[in-house]
Amino acid sequence: MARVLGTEGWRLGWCLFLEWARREEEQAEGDGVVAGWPRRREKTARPVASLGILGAWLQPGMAESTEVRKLVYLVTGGCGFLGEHVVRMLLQREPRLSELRVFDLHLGPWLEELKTGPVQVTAIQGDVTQAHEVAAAVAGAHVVIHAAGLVDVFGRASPKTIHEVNVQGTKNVIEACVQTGTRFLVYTSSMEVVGPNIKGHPFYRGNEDTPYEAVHKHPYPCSKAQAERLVLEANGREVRGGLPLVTCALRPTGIYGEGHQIMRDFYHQGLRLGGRLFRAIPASVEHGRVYVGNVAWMHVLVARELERRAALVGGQVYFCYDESPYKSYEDFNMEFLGPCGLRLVETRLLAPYWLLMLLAVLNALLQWLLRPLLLYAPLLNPYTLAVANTTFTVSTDKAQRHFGYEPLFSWEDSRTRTIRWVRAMEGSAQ
Ligand SMILES: NC(=O)c1ccc[n+]([C@@H]2O[C@H](COP(=O)([O-])OP(=O)(O)OC[C@H]3O[C@@H](n4cnc5c(N)ncnc54)[C@H](O)[C@@H]3O)[C@@H](O)[C@H]2O)c1
Ligand SMILES: CC(C)CCC[C@@H](C)[C@H]1CC[C@H]2[C@@H]3[C@H](O)C=C4C[C@@H](O)CC[C@]4(C)[C@H]3CC[C@]12C
Repeated sequence: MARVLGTEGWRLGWCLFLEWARREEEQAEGDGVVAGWPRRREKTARPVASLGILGAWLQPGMAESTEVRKLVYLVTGGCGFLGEHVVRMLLQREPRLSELRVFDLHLGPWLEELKTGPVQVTAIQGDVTQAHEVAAAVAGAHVVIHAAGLVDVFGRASPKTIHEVNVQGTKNVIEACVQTGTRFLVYTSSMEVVGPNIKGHPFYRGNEDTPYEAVHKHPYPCSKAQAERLVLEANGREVRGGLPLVTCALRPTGIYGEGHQIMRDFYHQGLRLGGRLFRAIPASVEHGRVYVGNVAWMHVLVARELERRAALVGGQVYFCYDESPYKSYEDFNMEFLGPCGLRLVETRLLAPYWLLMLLAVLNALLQWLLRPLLLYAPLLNPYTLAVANTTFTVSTDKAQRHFGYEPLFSWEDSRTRTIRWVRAMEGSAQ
């Protein structure tokens, strides 16, 4: 804080803060809520005051004292690909954290190693479709980062299940915030809320205000669009204690980085094919990608700023972006798979688009026919082909303008980290 305010400013700020915290406590007596931050129920005999605006000035690394660790965060889907990065990023970069609740259907064993640090890490095995489980996890949390979701564009889950997890699960999270007095909710949405649309219209370096005909048929983008709308409409709702809920939605493009399952699949497929992958999508089709560490960082940053900049950030959507280059899906993957020994073979003559579409339709037909017997869910289907084959890239600075987001990892860092992870995978082609 001293770095920000200077010595005199620090004293003045601290006095103002103490007085402000005292008033907030008085005001909140009896309703279980302290100035927007619900009071922690456990451990503390007296109510814990929010660090509020002053707290938001604290810098990473300044929080060795437990004095400043007051906040409880909940990350739903905290054991998923993105969720794990959000969890680790919060522990590294949110100095005000006292407890981090990690809520997921399947808990990862890696959570154990996090339990020895200064922040209490609470693993909660639960299901977002179960309202009572969500409410129990949310109660007493100051901030919820809702990243749990069923990411399925391959037909593995039924449309009903996708809807239950992504839409009903999000409703449960919102209602839990309202009922328990949690004021700050960040939702992990998706670029798919916008597009690519079923007409294959390109979205070329667009931003949050770029007009685009968003038409969805597939259950996954439909569910993400509905859930995002619910989250944004909930902004301003009164939560328990009488204060307004502040929400926002982040829309990552295709996320890549350590732990990315589809990258793993492509890598292993390449190994099976003798170190080769065959180009299916023209190099001219640009597909937006963003490094997982930067997506996690944007979540941490916006969560931190939701209170301070509630009027500006509340109810807003932000694309997740960084310095990753604009390339086709396959050329981009080769940035990592190439240095790990795979090569992309040009097959324009071997696999024209009509043939790919035929294969994709055949795959969909086979999936339908085999469903009573087994689950056949290859990467290629008419939907994934359409997504991969339609230019969709973003170019925006909205997150930078609204809450000071700058990518934490440069493209070189992101690339190096991802390559290191691919190389570490069993059976590296190197
Ligand atoms: N991967 C991407 O490229 C991408 C891009 C844009 C947005 N997103 C969004 O980011 C979020 C995280 O995606 P991801 O790629 O990390 O996926 P993921 O599947 O790795 O993670 C999702 C997590 O949610 C959990 N989960 C699923 N159903 C649940 C339920 N009923 N209750 C509790 N937890 C449940 C899963 O166990 C998993 O750990 C999702 O909301 C997704 O829509 C992902
Ligand atoms: C034509 C084939 C050879 C290649 C198939 C690639 C395909 C599996 C990839 C291409 C684009 C990928 C999607 C894209 O990166 C963005 C998202 C949004 C996110 O919310 C969920 C994941 C998803 C749909 C990616 C899934 C895999 C896709 C379709």
